[in-house]
Amino acid sequence: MRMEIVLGCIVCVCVCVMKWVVKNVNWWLYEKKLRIDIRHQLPPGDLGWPFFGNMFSFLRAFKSPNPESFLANFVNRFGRTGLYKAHMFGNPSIIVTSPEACRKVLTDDDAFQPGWPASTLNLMGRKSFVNIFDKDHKWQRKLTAAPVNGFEALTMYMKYIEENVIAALDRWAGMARIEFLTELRRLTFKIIMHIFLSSEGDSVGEALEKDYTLLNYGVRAMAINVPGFTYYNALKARKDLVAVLQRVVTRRRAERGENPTCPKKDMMDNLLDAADENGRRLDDEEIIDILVMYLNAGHESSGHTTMWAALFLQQNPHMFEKAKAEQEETVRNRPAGQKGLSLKEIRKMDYLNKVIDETLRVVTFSLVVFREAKKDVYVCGYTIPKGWKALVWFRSVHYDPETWADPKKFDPSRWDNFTPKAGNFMPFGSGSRLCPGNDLAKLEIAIFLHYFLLNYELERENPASPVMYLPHTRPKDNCLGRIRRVSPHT
Ligand code: HEM
Repeated sequence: MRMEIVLGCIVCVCVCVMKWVVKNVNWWLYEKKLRIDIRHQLPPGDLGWPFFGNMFSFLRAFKSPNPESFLANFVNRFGRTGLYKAHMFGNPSIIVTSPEACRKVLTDDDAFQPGWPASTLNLMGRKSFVNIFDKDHKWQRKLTAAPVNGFEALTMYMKYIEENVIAALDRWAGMARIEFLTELRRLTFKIIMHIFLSSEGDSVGEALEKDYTLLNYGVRAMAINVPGFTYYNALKARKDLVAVLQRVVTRRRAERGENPTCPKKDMMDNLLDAADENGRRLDDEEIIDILVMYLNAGHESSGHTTMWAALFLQQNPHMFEKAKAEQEETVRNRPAGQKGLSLKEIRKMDYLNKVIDETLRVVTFSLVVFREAKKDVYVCGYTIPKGWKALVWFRSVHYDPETWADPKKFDPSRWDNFTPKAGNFMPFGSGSRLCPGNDLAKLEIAIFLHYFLLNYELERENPASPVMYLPHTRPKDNCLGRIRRVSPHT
């Protein structure tokens, strides 16, 4: 009997020692290497388990109904310090949660550069914006951002967006049931395809659209490149996308080679002809990676956000009625002879713009973005060591109870006479990487809501369908239901 007790004690001590050793592997690997003064200035936190780091607790929280529990765990253990050390997506990281620290990281290009995990680079492309810096980034951004934003560009795309929204709603109303989110993603994909590859036929669009769904699921998955895993399927989808886009680039180069003066039809032609101040041109890989990234960024985000805006309104009848009344008034005040919406009208829609901002806040489509410290940087009382990742956690900024009372509640009226301080509302990021599609996205959402509110209603099949948070916030059933026409076209 005494022997058994002694053995039991030895096993217990061994297990405790083993656990202690395993829990400290990441400390030995990453923290011990740092200069002692830097080590003492690290924020509080926990580097988690070897190899997996804190990914199990991240995935557990984001696969539960309460994703906030992931950061709440840090706050409960270490206090509301705004920065926490962790080991995420394969790297030693500092999770940055306070608005002030997030803004500092995003706007200090001398100290930080993009630091996306290798899995994201593999999916988006090593020559896409997620992995280019400084002069190259500035040049390629200038080339691509102006044609998707600004008054002139938006006016040019407005008609196309409007026609397609009207046609899509009309078609859905004739269908017994639809996955509202899936259809909206198709619609926003058609729009971004029009901007980048308008002269390609629908078949190219359809081939690409299916692969994008798979690609996107891989973005926040564990990077396990084994058949059957999400990341493996996403990599395969990228290969297919690249093959389709390579065929397009090769054909267009040949066409433009034969006839160099033929007019540019879309962004692809702009990219093929572009040269920087030294005459450098983009190679095939650069053009393909720009397209892979833009076509992805340019439809998933607006598709999801549009669905949530419509859904939040549908779930709150008094808000729906208020938003609808504003749209009816817009139509009533329209000058005789004007057909369809104008940008001026959209800018005047006070309530609708609050609905859109509130949706962007509550949904926070980009929950986190990744940077890497180029040197040891002092941020809000702590040091982020050179080479470590800084994870700018937008979700915590948009759910900070000090700025947003009852933060989980969808409440457009919180925007009445309220302008958040810089850094407290950043759905499109900040600094040199600010989303170039921000105005286009808001325009798409506003045009959709205008026609939806005036003429339609959404009837969900499973109103209690659980919400998934990865890769992006969505109802598990993709918002299955019916679009019902309630009045003729206006
Ligand atoms: C509701 C819609 C959208 C949301 C919430 C959103 C959000 C964001 C955020 C937060 C970033 C910053 C990433 C970072 O700091 O690393 C970003 C970057 C980017 N977005 Fe968007 N976006 C939206 C729509 C669009 C659209 C419609 C386009 C295409 C026209 C687009 C293209 C891009 C690109 C290319 C970047 C990378 C910019 C760079 O690295 O310089 N986005 N977006």
